Amino acid sequence: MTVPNPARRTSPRSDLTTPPPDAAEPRVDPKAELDFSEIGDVLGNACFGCGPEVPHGLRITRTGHEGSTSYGEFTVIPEHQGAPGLAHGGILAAAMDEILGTSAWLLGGRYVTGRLETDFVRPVPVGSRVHLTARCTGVHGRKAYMEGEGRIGGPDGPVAVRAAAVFIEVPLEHFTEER
Ligand SMILES: CCCCCCCC(=O)SCCNC(=O)CCNC(=O)[C@H](O)C(C)(C)COP(=O)(O)OP(=O)(O)OC[C@H]1O[C@@H](n2cnc3c(N)ncnc32)[C@H](O)[C@@H]1OP(=O)(O)O
Repeated sequence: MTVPNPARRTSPRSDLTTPPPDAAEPRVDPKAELDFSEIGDVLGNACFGCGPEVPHGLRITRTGHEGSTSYGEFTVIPEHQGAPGLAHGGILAAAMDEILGTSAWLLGGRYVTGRLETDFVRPVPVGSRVHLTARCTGVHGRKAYMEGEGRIGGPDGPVAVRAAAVFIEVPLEHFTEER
């Protein structure tokens, strides 16, 4: 199996996902924190990322958080394949979107992904348990800057994917208006 070259420069962060110097420190909203273990119920459990019964979904479980840093896990199943025996990159990006969105949730607003950047560091075999971590690195107006990684096999396992993102705070109408 391919192993990453340690000398290779990988950074998922562009200028667009780097908080500006005057960004505020993230502050966790106690009300969002109270809902943390029930986010799926609050959102209706139909989510491809975390719905517990969505066919072939990621079924990510949120295992905890410390401040705006959140943790989750999922298992790569055969339906998540791209190349034979390996997770599709889009699946890994979706998993990162979900855990980054979980950290954005903890800030208390309604956030959607505006930009998502990913580095695919090593292939992820089907059957792997992927451990996800995400955190907020700053808030500027409606923008929350996020970053995180996915590791194979355990919280200290090898990094398989890294991501950085900007989430944008939106009004409730974003979800309710007819299109
Ligand atoms: C717990 C739940 C977990 C769920 C995890 C899953 C999360 C998701 O996948 S959400 C679904 C995917 N995302 C979407 O569907 C969003 C679709 N896009 C949109 O609706 C709009 O483009 C939206 C809301 C992001 C921005 O539009 P709008 O509200 O008009 O904001 P706009 O005025 O353009 O931008 C606001 C600020 O954000 C910045 N911004 C907007 N888009 C981007 C972007 N792609 N990259 C960087 N910055 C951006 C703008 O530059 C602007 O910055 P500033 O305030 O400094 O001028």
